[in-house]
Amino acid sequence: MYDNEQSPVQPVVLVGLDRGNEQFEYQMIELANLASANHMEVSEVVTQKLDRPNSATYFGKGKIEELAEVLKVADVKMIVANDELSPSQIRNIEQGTGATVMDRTALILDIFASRAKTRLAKLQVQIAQLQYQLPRLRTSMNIRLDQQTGGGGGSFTSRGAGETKLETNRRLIEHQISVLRKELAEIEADDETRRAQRTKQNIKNVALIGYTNAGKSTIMNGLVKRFGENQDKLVFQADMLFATLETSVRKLNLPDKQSFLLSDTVGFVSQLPHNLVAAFRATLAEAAQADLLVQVVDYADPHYQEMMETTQTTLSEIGVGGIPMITIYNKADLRESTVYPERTGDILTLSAQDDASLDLLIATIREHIFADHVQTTLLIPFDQGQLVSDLNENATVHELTYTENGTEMSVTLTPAQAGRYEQYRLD
Ligand SMILES: Nc1nc2c(ncn2[C@@H]2O[C@H](COP(=O)(O)OP(=O)(O)OP(=O)(O)O)[C@@H](O)[C@H]2O)c(=O)[nH]1
Ligand SMILES: [Mg+2]
Repeated sequence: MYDNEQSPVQPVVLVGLDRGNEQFEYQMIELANLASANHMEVSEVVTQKLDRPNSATYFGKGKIEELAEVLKVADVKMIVANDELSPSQIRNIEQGTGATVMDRTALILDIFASRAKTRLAKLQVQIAQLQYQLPRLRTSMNIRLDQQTGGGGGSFTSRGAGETKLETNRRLIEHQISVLRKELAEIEADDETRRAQRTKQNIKNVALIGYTNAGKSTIMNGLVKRFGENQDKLVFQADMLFATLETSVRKLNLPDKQSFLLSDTVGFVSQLPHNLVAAFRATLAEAAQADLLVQVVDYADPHYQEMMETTQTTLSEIGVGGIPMITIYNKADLRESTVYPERTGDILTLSAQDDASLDLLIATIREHIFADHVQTTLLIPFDQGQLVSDLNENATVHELTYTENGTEMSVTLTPAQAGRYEQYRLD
């Protein structure tokens, strides 16, 4: 995992509680990946088997002393914890070790913040960050709110008589959250209008979903280059966690004039922070509007099964259910002796970088979303010439013959077209 931005690498010690959960080992690997995505280098990993976290110190007391020793020997000043910690747990570990503590939630928020490019993504991350800060404010903190986000600075400086600095800070943050939420609501309303327009067009929506870095954006770009209405409108793809933080929708026109909308969106990771899920609800919920989900899996990653479980959990957390799904075992080119492209029912093994693979994907998508299309033969009288040109432009015409009685056309129609042309059907 690498990142193009050149910034100093921070050495860290990872800590995690093993509560006998099957996914623990994978979560610690995931945590290490998240840390390296955030310019951190893992010096040591310290874990403890405990049924539940110590409410005051997360680890047991003896383990904190051991951790302090590990930090000292490795000369590391920062700890990254695998769980979301309470404010007092953070404070107590910091006091017990002399190092700074960042929990899993703060780490993910930091990565999202560094990746956010659009106004929408930036707003969503800022709201989640401020909400995370709110219960963690300390008396000693000097709050510096980002002037760009509005709400801070001059517009909010009043301080009630007797109000402590902590209360002032809390009010400042609450005020800023409400200002940001208002702006977010406006952008979301615009997006909702656009989505409603798309639905009205009666065109099918297909959404790429899955674990971060699985290859969703690469598949999107592969299909846009071949079938995109605008073939230059590519999305950002990169070997990094959370390369994509917004939803992009592209219209794909297939050679036989069928078309559909494809959307690419933010990837998943296990234990996505609640604040983040709430703030990104609109972006994540794009999948909820889809007619078909395409789950992209990094088949070259030894932990791909855990990643699929994470995807399932995240989908139910964001309320996406009951939508038909195709599963893609992607990056098959990186696996030894794996045959691709290959299809077994709704499971495809393929490589996003291979044309034959994209053909197989399109054929599979097509079967799903055009299943309600009607194959029929029409006889269009000669005095209805405009219907022939309408069909030539908007439907899939397989064969066209001129007969004594009119133009005979073998076609595939959408349900709406089938309704309109009912009276001309020969079968
Ligand atoms: N070899 C190989 N590399 C691939 C394939 N698909 C994607 N990649 C690479 O995997 C990395 C991640 O791809 P993206 O398309 O950005 O992944 P994503 O799922 O959109 O990731 P996020 O936006 O972070 O959630 C990039 O470096 C791609 O070039 C594949 O089939 N084969
Ligand atoms: Mg992406």
